[in-house]
Amino acid sequence: HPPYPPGPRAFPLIGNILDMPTERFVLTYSKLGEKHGPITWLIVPGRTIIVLNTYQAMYEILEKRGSKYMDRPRAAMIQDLVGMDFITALRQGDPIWRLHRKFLRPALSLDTIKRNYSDLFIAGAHQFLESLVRKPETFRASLKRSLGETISDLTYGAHKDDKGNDYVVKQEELLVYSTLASAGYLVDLFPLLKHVPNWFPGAQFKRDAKSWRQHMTDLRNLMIEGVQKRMEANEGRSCYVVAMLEELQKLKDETGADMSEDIQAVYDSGFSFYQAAADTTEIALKNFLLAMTLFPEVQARARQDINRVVGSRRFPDFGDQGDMPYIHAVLLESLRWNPPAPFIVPHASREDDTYNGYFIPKGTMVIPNVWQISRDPAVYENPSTFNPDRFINNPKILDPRDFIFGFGRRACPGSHLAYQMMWIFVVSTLWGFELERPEGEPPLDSDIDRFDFGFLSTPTRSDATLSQERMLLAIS
Ligand code: HEM
Repeated sequence: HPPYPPGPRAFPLIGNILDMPTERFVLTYSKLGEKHGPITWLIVPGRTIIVLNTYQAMYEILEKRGSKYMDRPRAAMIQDLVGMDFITALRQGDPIWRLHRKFLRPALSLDTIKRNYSDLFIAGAHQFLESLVRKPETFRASLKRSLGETISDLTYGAHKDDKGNDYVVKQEELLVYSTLASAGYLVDLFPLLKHVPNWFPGAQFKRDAKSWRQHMTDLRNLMIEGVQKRMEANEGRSCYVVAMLEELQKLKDETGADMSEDIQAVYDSGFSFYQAAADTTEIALKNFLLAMTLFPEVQARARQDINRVVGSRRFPDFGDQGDMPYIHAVLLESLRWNPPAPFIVPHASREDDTYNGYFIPKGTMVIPNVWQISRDPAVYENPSTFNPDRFINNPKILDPRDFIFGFGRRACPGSHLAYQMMWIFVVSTLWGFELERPEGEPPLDSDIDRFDFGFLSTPTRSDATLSQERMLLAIS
């Protein structure tokens, strides 16, 4: 077969393990790109990997040849041991995953979202404003709570049940576990380790996986029970899961077909929403908040746009959307400035392929470093500067939504939902508040000081740790 793509030298047995980052992932991927070009080849035990560093390579491989690259790499810890392989984002590209996508396409289309969920988004944004008035110092926890309730309401028609179970807190706990489980375990490299007994010394990963799996199973059951109860009592607002179940019931009544697989797919795709939507949207909004404090002139101009259209005697609403081009540019720039998922969710190839004369074998993990696109000066001038005007002055510039939401068959089905939800939170926040940095904060002049470059890259913070924030949420 043709040669493999260029890459760093691999050592016997361990391959390129030492070249793989354990933190600030995309900074290492970008360095590999500088040295080896748009496509870099790496081998670790049991796995071949390519890292992509240009939009063109990502588009040509993942978009144009989408059907060859629609699988996900296998990860023993999160998929097999914790059992999260039923979630849309982690499923292989199998017929059930296709069923998920078939349900998600119409349910998350721009039309459906505007028609069914605009009021919900506005209520979520107002809840955020109110908590900013009451407790501005816990704005991060308030943002998490308002977005979490909105996503939960949209999915299940409720964010708690009649026994006082708080869906947001429980989903947030699961997010912590899924983040831990995808952090990279030895068992991911050597899947045979999953057969080690739980009591074996050093098998803490198996005991953790067992307890995280239990939490997830309990939560799945809780969500299903809650929906069934609310449907029986005819309560709760209209939402994804109930709307889909009602449609399936209608189909069943008409045709008498067995719908059990479809029903399970509705529950499982619905369960994926919180996991896929909460942290990503929250980070995108935190990028916006940080940018407003670092670039006050942008903030002032955005507020002018809002004052011109909305004034101070009513709240902004979606009817104002077309009249505020600068706000649209601020949103695009917030998404570009720090893509929330800086190397999206890796894909895997399902057959052998050749690209630009290089051989990519079946089963190769594909890591698209979209952060690198956001920092490519040939695409975006002065890329670290937050400059919404770049989208106004140059209509041909690459829209960040074309890469931050991924590529091909796996591209994020929630991109419209994310944009609409962000839009109302951004406009409402600027309508109600002036955002300033507390005195004495470090200047945050460079990217490296601003963002943490994790799996999801979040603005860094000086005042408290993430776990404290989650605790805050739990008690708020
Ligand atoms: C700013 C917010 C968001 C960002 C940056 C984002 C980004 C992404 C990315 C990069 C992927 C992987 C794409 C790929 O593999 O090529 C993805 C997948 C996914 N996203 Fe989003 N997302 C966001 C919000 C949402 C929302 C609001 C939903 C609503 C339900 C959602 C649902 C999903 C689902 C279900 C998948 C899995 C798709 C699959 O594997 O087939 N996302 N998202």
